[in-house]
Amino acid sequence: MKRILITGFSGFVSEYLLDLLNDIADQYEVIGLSRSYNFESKIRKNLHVKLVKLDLNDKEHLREVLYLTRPDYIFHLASDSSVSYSWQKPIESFQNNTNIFLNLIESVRALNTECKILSIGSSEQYGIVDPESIPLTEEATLNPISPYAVARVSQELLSKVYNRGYGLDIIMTRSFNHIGPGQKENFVVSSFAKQIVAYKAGLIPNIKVGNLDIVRDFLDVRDVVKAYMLLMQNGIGGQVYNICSGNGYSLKQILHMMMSIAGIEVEYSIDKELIRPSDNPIIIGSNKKIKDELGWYPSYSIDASLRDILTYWEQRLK
Ligand SMILES: Nc1nc2c(ncn2[C@@H]2O[C@H](COP(=O)(O)OP(=O)(O)O[C@H]3O[C@H](CO)[C@@H](O)[C@H](O)[C@@H]3O)[C@@H](O)[C@H]2O)c(=O)[nH]1
Repeated sequence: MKRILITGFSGFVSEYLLDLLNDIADQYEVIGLSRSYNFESKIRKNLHVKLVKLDLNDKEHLREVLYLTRPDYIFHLASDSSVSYSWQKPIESFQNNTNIFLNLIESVRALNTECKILSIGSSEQYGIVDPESIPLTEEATLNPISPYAVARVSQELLSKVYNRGYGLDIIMTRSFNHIGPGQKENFVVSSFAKQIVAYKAGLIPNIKVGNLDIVRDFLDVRDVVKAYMLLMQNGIGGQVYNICSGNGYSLKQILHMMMSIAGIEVEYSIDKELIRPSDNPIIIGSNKKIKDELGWYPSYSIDASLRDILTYWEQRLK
């Protein structure tokens, strides 16, 4: 029986990781860490889950929990994941991305705990890219352009330092935009879906959007967690893996696909508040490395994901 510790336990991704673990529950025991007490939805039928309320900024508490639980695997999902928030609160973004990660790996090092750590990074690390380098492989130059992205690059560099310097078994991801039912509405696809459903129900007169020319590589969260599990089981420490679909869509295309699924034409207007000080016009990844090395492949089409997200909001707004 392996012990799995999950940080960011009350978040969106953890929900789906737990579903996946629940299907293979006899092999795992889970320790979930979260700042909040939003734990009710985290109970799974087959899975033995222990919950700990903890702020990863609290080094002493973190070290104590690691000492007591001695996990085999750590899925480090905790993050202040909003790029837009990082422009408003850059210090907090660093604190709750880079610093909490450093607290974690420093505790693992100090306790000499034998464990495998999955360090989640972001496609934002690539920043403004040369169009010729698309689809982006893991070798592409990193040119981060938001405080959040710099915090994630720092996290990755620290992972490499602790891997090389202290032999910590850390696998790194650069995860591209996730989508799926239950994602917070401050992310673009969830925001569009919620508004389309509300518009259709006559609750709002039009929908607000940001820059629709932006192109992103969206991947369903259910495919994301499948990749995370494979990486934990078979990934190589010190290596970085893109987690992406390999397909790019402009936000205008996404909006139109959603309108077509919902069977409605929606009036939309640009909200200046949703435009960022700077933004990467296009990010599309190559998933060749994880496919070739681990046999991962995405199962959800963009259409299937968008349908499920619209259905989720239809049920929520009933
Ligand atoms: N949120 C939002 N974004 C919009 C909108 N219209 C256009 N956008 C653009 O849509 C893109 C995606 O924005 P988000 O969904 O807010 O996500 P993100 O900033 O890319 O960050 C997410 O993905 C990263 C991976 O690329 C993650 O690392 C990060 O934590 C987060 O999950 C951005 O370029 C943003 O400017 C809108 O109405 N709302």
